[in-house]
Amino acid sequence: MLWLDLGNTRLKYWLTDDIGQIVSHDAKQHLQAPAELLMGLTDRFERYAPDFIGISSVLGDALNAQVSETLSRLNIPFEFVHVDAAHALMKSAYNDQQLGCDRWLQMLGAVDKKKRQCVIGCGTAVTIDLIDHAEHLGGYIFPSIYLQRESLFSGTKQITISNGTFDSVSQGMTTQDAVHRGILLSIVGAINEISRRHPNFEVIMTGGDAATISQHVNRPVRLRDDLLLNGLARYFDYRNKS
Ligand SMILES: Nc1ncnc2c1ncn2[C@@H]1O[C@H](COP(=O)(O)OP(=O)(O)O)[C@@H](O)[C@H]1O
Ligand SMILES: CC(C)(COP(=O)(O)O)[C@@H](O)C(=O)NCCC(=O)O
Ligand SMILES: [K+]
Repeated sequence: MLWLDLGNTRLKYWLTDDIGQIVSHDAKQHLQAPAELLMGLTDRFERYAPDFIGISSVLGDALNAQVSETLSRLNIPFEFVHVDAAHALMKSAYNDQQLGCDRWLQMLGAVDKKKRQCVIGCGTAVTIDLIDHAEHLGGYIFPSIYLQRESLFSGTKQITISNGTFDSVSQGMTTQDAVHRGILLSIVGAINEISRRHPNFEVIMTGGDAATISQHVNRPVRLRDDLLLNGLARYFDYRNKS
């Protein structure tokens, strides 16, 4: 199988064998041209001859149509995931016309009906979702640390910071530190507050910035980089059974 995750910044793919083991995996920035990036990967994909392609995309109809066109050349059946708020594994009261497919799949990949869970996706946007015994209670969306820095850069005259590392949440004494620490604290502080309000929820983090952010969270965090893949596998597995 070939699994694709088209996020706002990166395209992730996983090739798996018949017992579900990952045989090849990568994550690449697509610079809003995912179809062109896929074109360059087709040789690699064909070598593994997957019999199906399952896709999560939050890139919208126009880019999805371009992706479809590229994939149709492979002559391998493919399908985009559609959010199902009444799924057997997890119910959700969130507006299902709006809920991002990657957010939903990350939750589907994590959900455990015996647990209370807080699933945090740290991608281009940071999403924080609460799940109570397989019932999605809703969540929050924040701009990532990078998007926050870009918005300060473009919305102010005197903040000209466009690089530097996010490594502390203590107060800063320079613009550079104040910007990075303030931004990191806005996300870490929100996570700490949400987990304070929901003390018996297991905190699970995934996505490109999960390691950077989790270090400063004052609760045990489970880092999982397989959530979306697991959600895709569960989604198509269930759909084939019904
Ligand atoms: N300027 C930037 N804007 C957004 N993300 C950036 C930027 N620079 C680097 N990144 C990295 O891009 C990665 C995006 O993570 P990922 O989980 O793949 O997100 P998405 O699913 O939204 O594409 C993060 O690791 C982040 O650190
Ligand atoms: C919240 C997101 C932007 C996160 O995307 P990502 O950071 O993974 O690229 C995406 O899931 C999305 O576009 N969601 C639609 C809005 C919603 O979930 O309500
Ligand atoms: K993502």
